[in-house]
Amino acid sequence: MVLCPVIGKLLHKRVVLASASPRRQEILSNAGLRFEVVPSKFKEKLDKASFATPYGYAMETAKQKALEVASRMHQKDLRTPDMVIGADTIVTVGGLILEKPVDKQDAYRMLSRLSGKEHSVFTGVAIVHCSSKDRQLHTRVSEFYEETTVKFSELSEELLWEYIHSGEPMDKAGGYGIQALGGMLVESVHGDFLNVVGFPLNHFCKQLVELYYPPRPEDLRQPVQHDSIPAVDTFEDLSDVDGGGSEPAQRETGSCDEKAEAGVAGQATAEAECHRTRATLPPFPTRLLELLDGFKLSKALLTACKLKVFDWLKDEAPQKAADIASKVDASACGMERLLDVCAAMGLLEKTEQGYSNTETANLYLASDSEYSLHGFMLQNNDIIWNLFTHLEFAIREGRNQHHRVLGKKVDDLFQDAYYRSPETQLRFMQAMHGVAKLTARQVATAFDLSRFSSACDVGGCTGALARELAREYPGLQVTVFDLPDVVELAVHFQPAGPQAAQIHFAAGDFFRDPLPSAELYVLCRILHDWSDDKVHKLLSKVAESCKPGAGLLLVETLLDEKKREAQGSLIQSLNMLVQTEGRERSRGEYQCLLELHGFHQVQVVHLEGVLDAMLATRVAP
Ligand SMILES: Cc1cn([C@H]2C[C@H](O)[C@@H](COP(=O)(O)OP(=O)(O)OP(=O)(O)O)O2)c(=O)[nH]c1=O
Repeated sequence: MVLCPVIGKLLHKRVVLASASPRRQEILSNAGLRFEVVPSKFKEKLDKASFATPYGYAMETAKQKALEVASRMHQKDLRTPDMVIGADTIVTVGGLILEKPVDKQDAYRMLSRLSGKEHSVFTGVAIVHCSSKDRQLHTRVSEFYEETTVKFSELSEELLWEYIHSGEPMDKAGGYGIQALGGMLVESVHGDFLNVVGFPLNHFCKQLVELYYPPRPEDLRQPVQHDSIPAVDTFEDLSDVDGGGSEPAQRETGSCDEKAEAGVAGQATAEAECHRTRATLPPFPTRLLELLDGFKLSKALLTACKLKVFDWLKDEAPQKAADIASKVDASACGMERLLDVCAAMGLLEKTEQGYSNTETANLYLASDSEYSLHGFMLQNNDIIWNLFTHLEFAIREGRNQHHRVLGKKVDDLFQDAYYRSPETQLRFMQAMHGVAKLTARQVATAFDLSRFSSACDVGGCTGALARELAREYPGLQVTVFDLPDVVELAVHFQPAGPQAAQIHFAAGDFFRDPLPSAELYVLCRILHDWSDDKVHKLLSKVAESCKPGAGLLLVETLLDEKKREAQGSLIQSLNMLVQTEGRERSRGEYQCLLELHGFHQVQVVHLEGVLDAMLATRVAP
């Protein structure tokens, strides 16, 4: 539902949000605006001293962000966007402008400055209307700013550092996020809350009203109140007089209603007709078309990984498409299109000199990076992609599709499918290792596990989580329990280091063999692979191995109880259908399962990304 009809006017327009901020995207899509997201590459380095006011700086930065995107899209695309929205949020305290902290020390300096004081948050917004004539880009900019004052409580050193270590401050102006943990630091707020979060929605709507429904001449003769968004019926009145166009009114040249008043009766009738036609058109299905294109974007990313494009570009000077093409034995014309899509997705930078990796690509897509997801990408490209092509069968049959991909019966999911050859097994383990490394630290620190002296990571694969547990708890001995073939290869993933002495590998099948004894059992993304029967079997084995007081750390992605909201978890559950014998479950479902097997006092912590950690304690039977 679009509450603000002026937003409805933009439904047929190509609107672009020139921002990487997930908060801005959420605020605007919650308001019913349909838009594409193209993060701006404008470097936020304007000379602050040259601005008379902090909001002047924020508005200019917002404008430059939007103009950069407008001109990039105009050069690249055949279709120039109609409107580009840019925004910039800054915090000011004692005459200083605070932007995003560059590191933890910087965050510390910012937050200590804000402690116990009132400060201002300014968001500058630029709405750039674009048109193209004779291949030239024409822009008209409308800008505004909003100020909100926020008062912080006195912050103790301990609280400050705990907050900084949460990681939340790093991508936020002033080093805090009022909408999340940072809300705990705030004593009072005066003004628009969403302005602090990054986008002053209310002022934005008022601005659109001014642009699209300028006051009529007769209104100008009376005092006009523009400090409130007109109620819906007022909008309807207004839309009757603006000729129904979805272009913003051009004050310089006179708006449509002025022309109508000038007695151009025929034109008025034509415009009214045009208005009726437009009004009956359904909204342009931008989001739907984006969803449709989703698989093409995924495949472009996976193909670039498969061809090791990001390896060839890592730490190198920019290279031309033809150079990369010759290195990977590909056509220059095909490679150029692939690289352009990668650049549009924000994975590569494209300049006159050629293509180079973005930070994201260096960090996660190059195969030799510490936190590389290259193995996970290949697993998706070579295995999961093929399984998903049989999604229709998976839905009809209610089971995974390995038999269709492999052309034979699959009795044992791991032995017959994932580990059917040393090559597929290694790829699977590399995939799991990449994902586990990214999440292991959060899992290891989700709860205080210092009361346990031994842990068993059941199905712990390469030992990535065991390593983080050992690092976090130097007194903990961790056994990684997995299939013999896995244990054999796992040594290749274990770097030397002080934790090595705390980690042991034990080979066995967790459905058939006894589990190593431990005070804490860990099941990280294991239960979601299995049917309810097998989950019961495994949980009862774990319960039998536990003494009263022993712990069970369960890590899965939780569905919301009504299975409506957690899109990431819902898609994971579909993924489990296509790939495994299991499914994702809700917190309530896990709680029932755990209690049934004698585990109580269930605590849950949501981790960054889609995972959730649950810690439960075994009580005496
Ligand atoms: C103060 C505060 C800021 N913020 C965020 C809003 C902005 O995203 C960010 C300020 O940085 P910006 O430079 O305004 O925006 P950005 O870098 O996130 O995105 P882009 O430049 O691509 O548009 O801080 C919060 O999320 N919560 C808060 O409480």
